[in-house]
Amino acid sequence: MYKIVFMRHGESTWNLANRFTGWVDVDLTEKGVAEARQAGKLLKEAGFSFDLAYTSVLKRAIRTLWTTLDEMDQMYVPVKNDWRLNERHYGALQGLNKAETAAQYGDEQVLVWRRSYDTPPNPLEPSDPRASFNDPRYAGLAREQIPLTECLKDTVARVLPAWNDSIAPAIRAGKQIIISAHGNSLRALIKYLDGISDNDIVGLNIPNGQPLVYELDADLKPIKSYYLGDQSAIQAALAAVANQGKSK
Ligand SMILES: O=C(O)[C@@H](CO)OP(=O)(O)O
Repeated sequence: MYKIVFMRHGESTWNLANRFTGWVDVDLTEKGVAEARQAGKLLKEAGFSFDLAYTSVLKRAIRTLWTTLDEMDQMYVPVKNDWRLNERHYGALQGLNKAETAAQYGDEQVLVWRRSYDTPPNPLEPSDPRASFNDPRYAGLAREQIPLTECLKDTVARVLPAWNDSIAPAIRAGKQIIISAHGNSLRALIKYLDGISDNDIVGLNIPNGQPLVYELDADLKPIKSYYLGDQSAIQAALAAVANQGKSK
């Protein structure tokens, strides 16, 4: 049996401001840092010890990982930063307030943009300064690999190669792994691992900064999964994420 830990980053400044974030590189709030520390405490108490860590190239996930590993006194753990674990690109919605967008376009439309499998928000214009073409962290990528918007299906299409080429072989080699990533890049991975349908994925939300343990069989199929920590607080946090896209 293998075990892997997934974690969404702690609260970011744009989670607090309730703005669509995507590939915008915002930092953690103080609460987000505290969530990452608490995650480290829980993981330490549960006896976790890691050989390898994965994260995205966005600082909210990177700092969450550093803070969690620091709390565990495991900052020596090698870290692989992989752009394919980035948050789903939110296109032209990036920067807009979610509740205001729902007031303007309706809760249903915002739910489609946030959670549907295959409807992307409108793309950024290629000439938009928010496009990532000139960002040095993506310098090794072909232009067509750099999104201007994504639906979850697009995110699955880039996250799965990271799982298949890099993460899954490391698990099979016996590495104890933690992945610090984002709400929608983790939804993409969980959809694949748990075989969740395109319709049912709409109802899956991931709370900030809570370690999610997956136990996997020899074929890397999930045996069970569970969040560490206070289960009622986790349920409340899940409902809060779902409600962020409502006008009231
Ligand atoms: O804004 C974002 O990039 C994501 C994650 O914070 O939000 P949502 O939960 O609306 O997909």
